[in-house]
Amino acid sequence: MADIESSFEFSSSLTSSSLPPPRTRIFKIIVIGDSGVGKTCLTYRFCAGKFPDKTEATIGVDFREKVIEIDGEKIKVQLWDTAGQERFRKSMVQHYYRNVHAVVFVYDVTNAASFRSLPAWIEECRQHALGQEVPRILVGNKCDLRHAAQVSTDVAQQFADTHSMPLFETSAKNPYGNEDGTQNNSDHVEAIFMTVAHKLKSQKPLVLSQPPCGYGDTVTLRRQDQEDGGNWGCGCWRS
Ligand SMILES: Nc1nc2c(ncn2[C@@H]2O[C@H](COP(=O)(O)OP(=O)(O)OP(=O)(O)O)[C@@H](O)[C@H]2O)c(=O)[nH]1
Ligand SMILES: [Mg+2]
Repeated sequence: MADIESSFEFSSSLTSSSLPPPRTRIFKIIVIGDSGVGKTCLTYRFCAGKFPDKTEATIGVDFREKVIEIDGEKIKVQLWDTAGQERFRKSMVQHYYRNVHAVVFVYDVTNAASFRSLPAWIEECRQHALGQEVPRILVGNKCDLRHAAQVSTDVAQQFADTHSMPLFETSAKNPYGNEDGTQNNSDHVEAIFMTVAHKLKSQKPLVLSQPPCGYGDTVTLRRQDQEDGGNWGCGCWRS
């Protein structure tokens, strides 16, 4: 199984520092969709800046993180690259949806079945009580294979509009060109995730505070509003 524990260790190690409390905001963004649509490649492209040499079906979840700067503030984007295959995800599903800040739905523009699966992925979010306040975006991947496209932009846009999501079409492999050398005008992967981060930043999201509110070495995430006297609950990252 992918190492969910290492993420917790990472969080925990932050507490052992004697430095003043970090104020880094962390955004948890889950990336979901059918197996093979390119979730691993997209998250890798954003965090490592390139297309991976080789991928295998994700088992459970893989974490990728990137620190970005928006308006002078450093923000940690934590991408949860989930497994598309049912057998590799079933024991993990409840972890995916805990304390999620945004959801990225991915389909493969060359695979109509992956587009037809989207309502099922949306339903899974609903079943895990994901509120409407959690931003969602729709990403059509593999635009470098435009000649093999099975899902038109029009149809995808209609679906996105129906579900109040912005649509991005992109390629994790080749953001600017098609295999035949022509341009594909797709959105750049980096720009897509930055757009999500901008949206989250403007929503007063969770902040990492230290020490946490009475949980020993627990790292606790609190809403910015809480410190402003708001009524948000205290969501613990680890207990
Ligand atoms: N041409 C092209 N191939 C891509 C692109 N993105 C991913 N692929 C290929 O699609 C296959 C599946 O990619 P993954 O990123 O492993 O797919 P996944 O959604 O993570 O699959 P699961 O982990 O099983 O859920 C791999 O062979 C990738 O090389 C893309 O933008 N263009
Ligand atoms: Mg994967």
